[in-house]
Amino acid sequence: MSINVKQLAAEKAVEYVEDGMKVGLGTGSTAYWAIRKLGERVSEGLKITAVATSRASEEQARELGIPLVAFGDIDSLDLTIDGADELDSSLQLIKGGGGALLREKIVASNSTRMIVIADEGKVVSTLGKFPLPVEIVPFAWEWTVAELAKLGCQPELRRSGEELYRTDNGNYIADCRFEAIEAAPKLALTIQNIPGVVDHGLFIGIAAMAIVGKLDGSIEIIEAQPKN
Ligand SMILES: O=C(CO)[C@H](O)[C@H](O)COP(=O)(O)O
Repeated sequence: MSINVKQLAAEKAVEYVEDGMKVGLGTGSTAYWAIRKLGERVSEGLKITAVATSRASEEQARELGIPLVAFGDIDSLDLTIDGADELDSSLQLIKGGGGALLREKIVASNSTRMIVIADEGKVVSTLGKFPLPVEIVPFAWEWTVAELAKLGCQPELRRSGEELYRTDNGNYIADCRFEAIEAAPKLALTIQNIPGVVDHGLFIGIAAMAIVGKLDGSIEIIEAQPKN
């Protein structure tokens, strides 16, 4: 029987959830397993409130009876559990493959702790093989995409069938193929400064811990180094 490494990592992360916590629910096929496990624990009596990072996660949580609140109804969150498309040993992440990067970044940045859950294939020595998702406003998108291309990537506007993909916020996503991102913090600032960019999928200095599920059934924990 093959091991579901996403489930392995996700269920380990849910062990960090305690009674009374306000929990951020990530988005994607790994976060799905965390939300499922949380639902199970809620049905067994765990008392939490949660904020979802996408309509899909909100719907899943609602079906499982996880009490949801709007982000505006709370000051901050205790813990966010979310997946990633790539992560390195310094816990720099690429996120947004599922298109939810903006809400994910807002929720994770307002959490005391963010735990990333991933399978071992997501761990890389240098970020960038996975095209970096950048959320941009529809107005003047052609110009914004051209500005992104000047940074040395090949941006491609994400599609959903015949249509251009729209995020839950009504924006477009430009998937930017860099191949190798050597200085992620600098690139993050440069992209953020382009008018038309809403946010990007580089998460720098946000995650506190990664739980990585491995095919041999083991789990690797990567912890962020304390800041000086
Ligand atoms: O950032 C995300 C969604 O915007 C996801 O966390 C990321 O794409 C990983 O997804 P999956 O767990 O399905 O591989």
